[in-house]
Amino acid sequence: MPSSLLQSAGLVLVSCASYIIFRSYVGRKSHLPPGPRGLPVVGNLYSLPKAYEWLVFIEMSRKYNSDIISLNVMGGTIIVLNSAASVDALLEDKSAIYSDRPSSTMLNDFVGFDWHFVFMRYGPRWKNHRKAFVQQFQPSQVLFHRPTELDAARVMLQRLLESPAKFERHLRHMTGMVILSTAYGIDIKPENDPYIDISEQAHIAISRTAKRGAYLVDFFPSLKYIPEFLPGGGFKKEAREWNKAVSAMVEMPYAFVKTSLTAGTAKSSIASRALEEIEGAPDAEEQEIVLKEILGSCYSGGSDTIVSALSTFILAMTLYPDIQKKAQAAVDAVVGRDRLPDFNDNIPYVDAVVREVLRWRPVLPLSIPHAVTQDDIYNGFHIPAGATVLGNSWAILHDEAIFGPNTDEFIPERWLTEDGEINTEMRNPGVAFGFGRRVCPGKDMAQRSVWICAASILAVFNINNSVDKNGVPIEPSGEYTSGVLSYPVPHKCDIVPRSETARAMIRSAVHD
Ligand code: HEM
Repeated sequence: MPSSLLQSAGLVLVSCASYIIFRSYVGRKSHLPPGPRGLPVVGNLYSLPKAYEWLVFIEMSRKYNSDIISLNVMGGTIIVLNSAASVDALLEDKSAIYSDRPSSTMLNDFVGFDWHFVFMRYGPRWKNHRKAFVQQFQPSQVLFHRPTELDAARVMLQRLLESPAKFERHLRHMTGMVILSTAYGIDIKPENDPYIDISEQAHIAISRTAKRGAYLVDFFPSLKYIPEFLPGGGFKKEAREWNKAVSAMVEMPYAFVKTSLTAGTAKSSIASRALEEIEGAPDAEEQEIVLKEILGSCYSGGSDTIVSALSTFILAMTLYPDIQKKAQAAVDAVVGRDRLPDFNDNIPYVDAVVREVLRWRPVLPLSIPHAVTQDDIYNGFHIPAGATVLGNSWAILHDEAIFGPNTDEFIPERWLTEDGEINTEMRNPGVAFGFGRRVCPGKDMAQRSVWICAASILAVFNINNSVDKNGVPIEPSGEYTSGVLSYPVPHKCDIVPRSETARAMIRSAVHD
């Protein structure tokens, strides 16, 4: 091996070791929130919870009798906020200093997600992207989005009628249709759509690389100089493979809009309308880059999250048949039995079901990690600048002092007054969408899509337990996957039309 290579590898190792020793020394001196004792140098690296971290963190809070706990991983501090009080005091009230993201060398620099503003560091570039995104999703734009959302819900009903056992695939198709059509004017294919396939591959890259502790290069960015063929450099090869899907995810649909605009075949979409406005502006080139990147972020941020929420809806309706009946009665009372629901229908019980879906099994139980940019103090505890800060949405959404008893049960009534209206005095399930300046900018669209799909399914289908060959009902386990994004473990259920009228309505509904 050439001596220059040996020298640079040695330099990297020495700088890593000094960094760890320095950080552990500084960490010991400050009065951090309580947490499990770590090993010298690596801290809690090997004792970080491997699964369902949100539940383990709640246990830690009980053990240390503190709503805020801390862990140390390779000298870096992780702060976990397990109560509404701590989240409100820091992530909401001090959002100006708690809105950064932890640096992620693997995800951003190697896998290539640096265009994704979910992962962008807080600063002018993020602000630019966020502003452009919010403009496209403000209330005045809703009228552009609703027809597609309604169409997609109705196509989903048709697909459920044709092949109910594949309901998860139909939910994915529905969200793909909403987002790709709204953002780019793309009509997706019924099966094997190339845009959806690419997004699925890119999301595998997120789930493998976004987890803190998965790659050493996230703790020691200087490891990025290790050549790929040396031990420890293998992450570069993995990243290169994922990078193809990640860059196709942002480039492919955008290229489609540009081509169809030139050909005069483009459908109205966020992209087509924005490109018309940008044309001729002195900074058109910069604006176009931002546009391309926010559309990619929308596509990536919106698809899996809505699929997870709707899968929870199907699971809850299977596990709680009495609630399903009440929800159907509420839909029938407003809509009747001879048409499908639309956005003008006011059905508070369905609103309550959607809130309960988001609360009962939050899609991102630990939200997305924030980072703090300045030293801070909370309840006498030191929070060091640069610490990763996790808001435990699950802990808040399951807090019985806020949401009433039996928070592990699916009870839509907790959201309603005695008159059956939404109780506006209750804290809403907003923490399911994150915190402060980084709160999900797609939350209105998400809630609308989940609402119209839930109301439409309730109007025309019964969701029952499947039965085995002896006719014995198979109750779903109710288990969830662990990870940044959590889904119900795939389960079986029978989705059957409520009547022949319902069947006929579904068949004739699309594009009516
Ligand atoms: C049920 C569906 C959804 C849930 C539960 C959800 C939840 C979240 C959460 C928890 C965050 C992190 C907030 C934080 O850091 O504090 C987030 C961020 C984000 N979401 Fe959503 N989301 C959903 C749907 C959508 C949709 C439909 C879109 C796009 C149209 C979208 C786009 C984004 C973007 C771009 C961010 C990054 C914001 C930033 O970093 O400034 N999300 N979402």
